Amino acid sequence: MEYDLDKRFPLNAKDYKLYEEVGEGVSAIVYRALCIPLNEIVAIKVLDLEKCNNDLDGIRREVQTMTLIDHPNVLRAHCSFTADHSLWVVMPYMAGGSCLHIMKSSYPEGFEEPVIATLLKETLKALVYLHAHGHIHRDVKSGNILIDSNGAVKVADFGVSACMFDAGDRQRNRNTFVGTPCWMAPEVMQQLHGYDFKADIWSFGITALELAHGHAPFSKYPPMKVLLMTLQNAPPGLDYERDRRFSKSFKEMVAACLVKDPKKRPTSEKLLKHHFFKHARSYDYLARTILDNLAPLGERFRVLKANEADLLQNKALYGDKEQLSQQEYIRGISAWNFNLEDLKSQAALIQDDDFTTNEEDPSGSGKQRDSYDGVGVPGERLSLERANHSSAAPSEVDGFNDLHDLESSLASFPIKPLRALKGCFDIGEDDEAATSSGCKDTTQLDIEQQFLQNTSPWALGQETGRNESENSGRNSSLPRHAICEHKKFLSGSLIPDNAFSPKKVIGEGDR
Ligand SMILES: Nc1ncnc2c1ncn2[C@@H]1O[C@H](COP(=O)(O)OP(=O)(O)OP(=O)(O)O)[C@@H](O)[C@H]1O
Repeated sequence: MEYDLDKRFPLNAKDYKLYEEVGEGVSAIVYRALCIPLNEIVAIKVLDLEKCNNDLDGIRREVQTMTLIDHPNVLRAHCSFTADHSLWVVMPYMAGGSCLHIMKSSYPEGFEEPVIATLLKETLKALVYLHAHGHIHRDVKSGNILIDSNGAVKVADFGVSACMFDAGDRQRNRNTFVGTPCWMAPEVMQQLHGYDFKADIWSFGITALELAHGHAPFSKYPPMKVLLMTLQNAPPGLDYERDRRFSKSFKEMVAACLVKDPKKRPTSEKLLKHHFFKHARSYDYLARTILDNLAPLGERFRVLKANEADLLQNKALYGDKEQLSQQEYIRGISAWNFNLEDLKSQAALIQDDDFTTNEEDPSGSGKQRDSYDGVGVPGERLSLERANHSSAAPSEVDGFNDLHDLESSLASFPIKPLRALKGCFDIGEDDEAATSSGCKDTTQLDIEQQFLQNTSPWALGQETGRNESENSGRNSSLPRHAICEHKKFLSGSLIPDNAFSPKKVIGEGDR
């Protein structure tokens, strides 16, 4: 048994001594700490309940999931309790930190294949367990794969996990838009038929690419572009010159996960039998290879934070909004940019070269894969799925699916995701109806676009430092609670705090 059930972790903050910060999430800070009575080093995630916008259901479920699960590859909480205005979740300390942090500090170009196979196999074992117990993780990414000092791998962060056996409200939440865009499966974005545990398999495939390259595909782009590219382009893969170092079995495993049709993706159990995982090694191999010579976690985290601050400063100086996306990527989280004008101006800034040299954008390189053919040698794929597009042939000039024609791209963008996005901002069906009735002459798309423009971080003037009055006209059409929600998103999360109980979050007072 991995956990000593007799060991009782105290439920009082006084019994813990907080040391340095080792991680930061949307509404939580993670500390290395000492459990004084047990003389044991632990990690404590301190969630600011005030920042959580009353999403106590979601938090309660995360903690519940974290304490009930029992698998060596899933991070289990020792205990949790409230202290002042925060919730403390006491967990085993994972001294290696997340794979994302390890890559950012020591392997910016990604890991070697045996390391990747080992990390992915352990992660997949966790997914097999979670899926067998009815859980969809919904946020599989290298930032949520943690390693302890012995090289043991555990999947963390159940903040957005969902239970497939839930009915009613929570079942409806599986039709909600959660996750982090680069890792998000197309069906989660599309919101047409809901989604199931196969969404985790897509994110797992993206995580494989992330571990291979040091970053997820499209990570340099703002979330809205990521969304469009994921929906319109062929799935990313290990198809390029730089990927020659990887084995055929690795490429096939990734291709099997990154099939747009979820039905054609393997289950986690079946995937675990893929011959790629035969290359996996033991824990101590990870400890010897990637953990050796690493600075202590707190120190690495401090350096990453300093880099992040530099990026932000550059962004302020040069107004480069793509850097925001980069900065969010460093933190392992993401935010949204829905401003069409802004996206267009970004598109205009991108040189044609960006596309011809961007290996992650199959349409730009002219190298394309058939998104529906499932497993196979990627080089054999010929056609690019341009699902929402005209029949115009792709050209190098038009970059990733005609960014200069982004508006028309958005016009053909399925309406449902936009509705789902409204859900993220607490606009329920009632509110939607109210909005529509107030603009009877406006087309649905106009409403969507108006909404998107109004909710842009830059439209809100938050990031640019524009004064409030400059934006007040534009903001006035936006419900106040939506503005508040959006501001919170700027702190970095796509995942709405109300992801699990969308309507509850709006208190009567707020209305
Ligand atoms: N048990 C742990 N030991 C060591 N580091 C940890 C531990 N738990 C979390 N961390 C670090 O803290 C970071 C943030 O934690 P976590 O992901 O749980 O917060 P979050 O608010 O749910 O984040 P997000 O939703 O943005 O991914 C992790 O990416 C990881 O680097």
